[in-house]
Amino acid sequence: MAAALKVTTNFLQLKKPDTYSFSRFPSHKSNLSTKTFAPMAAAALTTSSRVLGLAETFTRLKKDGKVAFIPYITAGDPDLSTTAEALKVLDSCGSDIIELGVPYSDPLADGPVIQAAATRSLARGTNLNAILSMLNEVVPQLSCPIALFTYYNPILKRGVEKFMSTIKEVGVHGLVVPDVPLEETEFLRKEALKHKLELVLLTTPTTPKDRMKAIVEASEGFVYLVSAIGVTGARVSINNRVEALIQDIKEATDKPVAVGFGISKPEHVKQIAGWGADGVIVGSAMVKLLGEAKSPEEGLKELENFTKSLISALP
Ligand SMILES: O=P(O)(O)OC[C@@H](O)[C@@H](O)c1c[nH]c2ccccc12
Repeated sequence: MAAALKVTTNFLQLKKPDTYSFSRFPSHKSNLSTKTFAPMAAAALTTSSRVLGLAETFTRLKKDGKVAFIPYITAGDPDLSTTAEALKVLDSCGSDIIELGVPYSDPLADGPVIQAAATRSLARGTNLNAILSMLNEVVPQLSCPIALFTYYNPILKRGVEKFMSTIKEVGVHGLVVPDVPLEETEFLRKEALKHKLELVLLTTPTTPKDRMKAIVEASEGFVYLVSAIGVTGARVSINNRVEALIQDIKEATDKPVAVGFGISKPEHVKQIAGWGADGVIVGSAMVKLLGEAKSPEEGLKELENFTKSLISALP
């Protein structure tokens, strides 16, 4: 996690040009290269049926004394059709926000489970256009917002402005970029705000307090508290220090705090909710079920059962 900690606190220097493959996704036979997506028919929705954004979701949950359940899955693993189904399963199980990862060739802050998922997905030819095409179809069927999760290079490759406008067009609400360099955070944040996207920033157990305050000040939607030193991956237990870290952040801001890294059991969910977190984020444990199942159908079934077991542990 040393590298990832740098990613979150000191931000690594940008990597070499991305080797991200843009081959067409087989089951989306559309001309994706310069495709612009028909803006969502959101205008036709009344405010009451409009999908809330990230911050709005937390406000609604807080009113009801609830904690947000936020799963992460890697797009295109085992394939994009299964990702589309998984988004619907996670939504119907009661997820409050879904983090959807764009697979990347150099996922610095990820542990073996998510790295393997990204490798499988890229090997199938998943690319950003195919993911966006899938989202363009699926987002209107969801009742919870999507936060797109990507490393910085895929954004640079497309151009920040184009990237932001395109993901907004398909109905994405939030963005998480764990390796955006410190000196470029402000620029990325401005572009996100311009497109009414909520750029979520991350703080870690080793982020100096003054730096944490700057991060929570700039973060939109919610503050992502990385609970553990090291890369993503299910842990046996959650560091007790997280309780104090949550309190430190809550002294610095009224913004909601969601905790991620290592969460993989109902007791973890209960513990973190009990420490005052506004949300819990679960990634690797979800990705493992989906990507390593004998069949997509089996993976989706296990994902549903696992998600229900975690959500039932929330207050
Ligand atoms: O996988 P875990 O340990 O449950 O942690 C959530 C994590 O997967 C998700 O939020 C995420 C995926 N890749 C990341 C890279 C950095 C920070 C966070 C992430």
